[in-house]
Amino acid sequence: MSFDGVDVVRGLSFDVRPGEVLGIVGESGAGKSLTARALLGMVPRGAATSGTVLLRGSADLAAERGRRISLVPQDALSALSPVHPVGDQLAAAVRSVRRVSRREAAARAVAALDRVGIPDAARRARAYPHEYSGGMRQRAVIAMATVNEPDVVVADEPTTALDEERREQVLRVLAEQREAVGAALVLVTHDLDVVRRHADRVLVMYAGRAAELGPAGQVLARPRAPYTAGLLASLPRPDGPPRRRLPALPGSPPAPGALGAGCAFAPRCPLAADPCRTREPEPQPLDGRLVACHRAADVPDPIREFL
Ligand SMILES: Nc1ncnc2c1ncn2[C@@H]1O[C@H](COP(=O)(O)OP(=O)(O)OP(=O)(O)O)[C@@H](O)[C@H]1O
Repeated sequence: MSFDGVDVVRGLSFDVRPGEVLGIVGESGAGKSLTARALLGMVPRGAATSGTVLLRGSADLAAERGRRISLVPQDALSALSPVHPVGDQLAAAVRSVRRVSRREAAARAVAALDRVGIPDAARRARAYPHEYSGGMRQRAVIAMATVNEPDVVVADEPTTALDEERREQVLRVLAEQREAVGAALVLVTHDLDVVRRHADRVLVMYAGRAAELGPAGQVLARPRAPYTAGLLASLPRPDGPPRRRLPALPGSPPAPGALGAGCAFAPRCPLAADPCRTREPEPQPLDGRLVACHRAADVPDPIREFL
């Protein structure tokens, strides 16, 4: 995907398997949201794209949206209409894919709200989004995204707008609903702990590309891309003070358009050597995953040595 000739997501290729949870992680600006939206065929105005997204072999994503693939966005208000009761919106979503009576659709809407833990769902179904709390709204959006039992749910930082306690609740509800309908989940987050707890596989993105892609447990236990190792080494320790920056990774990601010929991470990478500055590494299989790094074999274990 590019804007005015500047690539913001590049050379990315991955699959999402039935029923799995794929975490997409990386710093702000890595291209996570654009990738998530591309999966749904939702391309921002002004973006030029190349490449293909296939959903069980079909490239007609617009036709599948809301039916076999759905979105839980960062901001629930953007997903809900302010002028219709929440239950009516869910019922309309049901009727957009199933030929059921209004009454049946309304009953399904209430059941869906009940499943995501909205108290007194029959009454709440008649309320408007602004009458819901932030956590309730996000749960209603999860109900909306799962009510038609899609194959894939894409959640783009679904808990950003919430406080710590609500975040946990909403992630739990999302995991439960995903499991109940048997959907795969693509979970965009900048939080490696969320990946650790929820994802089967993880795609680590840096500067619009894949740095590392593989089983979440293995990647987090023994990262092979220096960028993943640096992200992990930067995680706040439970007993330490909160951190705003990534102490193990000085500097910040390059601006799109400011990329040189070499690896985009080389200027921040303690392992960078000659080829890293001249040639961008392609993802290669290593240790049960794909890693885009010339020095992948030299990433120390344990990662503490990386600090
Ligand atoms: N509509 C747009 N026009 C131009 N550039 C854009 C547009 N949307 C995103 N970008 C740029 O594309 C890059 C990737 O954006 P994206 O939102 O996918 O990042 P992200 O990894 O999701 O970050 P965040 O965690 O901050 O949401 C960023 O550098 C961003 O500035």
